[in-house]
Amino acid sequence: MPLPVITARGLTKRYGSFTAVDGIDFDIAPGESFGFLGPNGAGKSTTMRMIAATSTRSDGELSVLGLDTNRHGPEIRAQLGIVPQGDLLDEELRVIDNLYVYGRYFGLPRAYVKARAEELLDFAQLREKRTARVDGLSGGMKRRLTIARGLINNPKVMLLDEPTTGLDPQARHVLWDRLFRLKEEGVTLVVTTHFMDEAEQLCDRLVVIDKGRIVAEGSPQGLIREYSTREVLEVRFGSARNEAAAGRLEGIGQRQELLPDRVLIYADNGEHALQEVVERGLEPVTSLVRRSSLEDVFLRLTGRSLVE
Ligand SMILES: Nc1ncnc2c1ncn2[C@@H]1O[C@H](COP(=O)(O)OP(=O)(O)OP(=O)(O)O)[C@@H](O)[C@H]1O
Repeated sequence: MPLPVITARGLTKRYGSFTAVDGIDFDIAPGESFGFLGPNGAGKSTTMRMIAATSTRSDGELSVLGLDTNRHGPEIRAQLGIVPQGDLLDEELRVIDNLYVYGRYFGLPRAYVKARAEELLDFAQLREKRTARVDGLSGGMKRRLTIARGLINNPKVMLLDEPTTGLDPQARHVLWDRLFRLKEEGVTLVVTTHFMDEAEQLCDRLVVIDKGRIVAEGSPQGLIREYSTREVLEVRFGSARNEAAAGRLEGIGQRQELLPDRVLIYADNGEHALQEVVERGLEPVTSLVRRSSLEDVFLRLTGRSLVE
């Protein structure tokens, strides 16, 4: 196994008496696409800020590219690409100038920045918007520009905090496609998200994080195999009848979850489970069989949903 690019042991962040990140361990390998999946407030952004060396840890160890984050902040940041949760672009400047300004901020040579900015315009599919002001761009375009800006120093490791939050489905797919390209080029991606589909799309490996602690680790498919069944049957009986109906489903499938608006039945064969439901004389208003997802893994591990 090649040396990890990021290693954390007992990584902890306290704000006063509140512990936001509670002694987590992880290793991220070069070229890997690694995710932190968890709900709002789980401690994902705090972890990212410590990796980016913009926040000091309270305890434990953290090294990025072989350097201690508490002692080598500037050297680490010079080698990382950082895409924060908000875009933080210069809204009144033109697209191309946002790239120039950021490159100069890094102290990169002018000629290098000029050439790199042109490459990145193409990468971000913003060639036609080259001289447009940022405040007129769509959300998806701004996000792509933020990613392009983060790539100005040609980093080997890219940190992306909630990369597609707030974007519509089409813009998310365009963005994922750009991130796949970076991955193909060998860039290590470190992604936080509370979207299970994003984690399934982007991550080779991820940790599920809740209340500052890692509750599971693995590949998306591996986690689903370990913590869920192949399929899930979702049945709705109407809000007044869900609970009563759920009480009569015992023994169907391996496990059941009662949610406010539906009952989830975990079974390897969802259609068989549905037959059993019907054979018991229960008539769902709607029924749906789907594959298990990371949302099911999270529900199983924490008893809660990823997106509240
Ligand atoms: N500067 C701070 N001072 C005090 N508490 C903080 C500070 N920053 C974060 N927290 C708290 O730490 C916890 C973890 O926050 P964090 O932003 O890391 O979560 P998150 O998983 O990234 O969620 P989100 O997606 O909402 O950012 C939250 O309860 C938050 O209120």
